[in-house]
Amino acid sequence: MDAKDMGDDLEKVLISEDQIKVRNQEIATEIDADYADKDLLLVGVLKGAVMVMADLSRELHHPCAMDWMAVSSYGAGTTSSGVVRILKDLDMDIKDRNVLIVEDVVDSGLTLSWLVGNLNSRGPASVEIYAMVRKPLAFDVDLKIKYVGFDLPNEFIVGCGLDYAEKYRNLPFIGTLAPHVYGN
Ligand SMILES: O=P(O)(O)OC[C@H]1O[C@H](OP(=O)(O)OP(=O)(O)O)[C@H](O)[C@@H]1O
Ligand code: HPA
Ligand SMILES: [Mg+2]
Repeated sequence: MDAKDMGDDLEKVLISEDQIKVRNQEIATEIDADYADKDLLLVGVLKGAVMVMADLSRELHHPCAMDWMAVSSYGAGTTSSGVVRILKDLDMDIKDRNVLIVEDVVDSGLTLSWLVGNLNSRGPASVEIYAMVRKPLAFDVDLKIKYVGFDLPNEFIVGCGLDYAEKYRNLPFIGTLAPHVYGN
């Protein structure tokens, strides 16, 4: 899927496919250096992180293992409540492993705050975060994000794993949707 398949549903492209590729290469270089003498386990948060995991991991030269978690934030409305339920747990034991959580977006930061606490309770050697996109609210929570792809303003985005009503994850860029898509 690409911009030409979107008719007038696309409002604007914020980050192009090329920009995403270059940024992933830059961050992969940092990760390769930081984990040069360590084992590395990438933990992707389903479903948003699927594309980011595929893109980032293929830019790494360091061998790494991958595992997946699915979590659900629930509460009133569309914002994360910070109360998180595990829908699918990791297959692997992360005790003494160096874990790098891979996420598409940190918005309120509540999902990741909970996840970092949960993974830290399992006795890993380290837990760090790569987020493709960070939004401004993430600064309001006590969350250290070691690798950030892009800082974007507080508007709803789709593409590269990010969905609206489960659609648009397969756009190769990050963009915004026209108001009519939301029924406005
Ligand atoms: O920082 P927060 O406000 O907690 O929001 C970020 C989380 O919300 C989205 O996932 P979602 O639960 O919508 O599921 P998905 O990955 O399957 O789209 C996104 O992929 C992050 O995991
Ligand atoms: O901007 C967003 N887009 C898609 N999913 C999201 N989950 C939190 N923020 C977003
Ligand atoms: Mg997600």
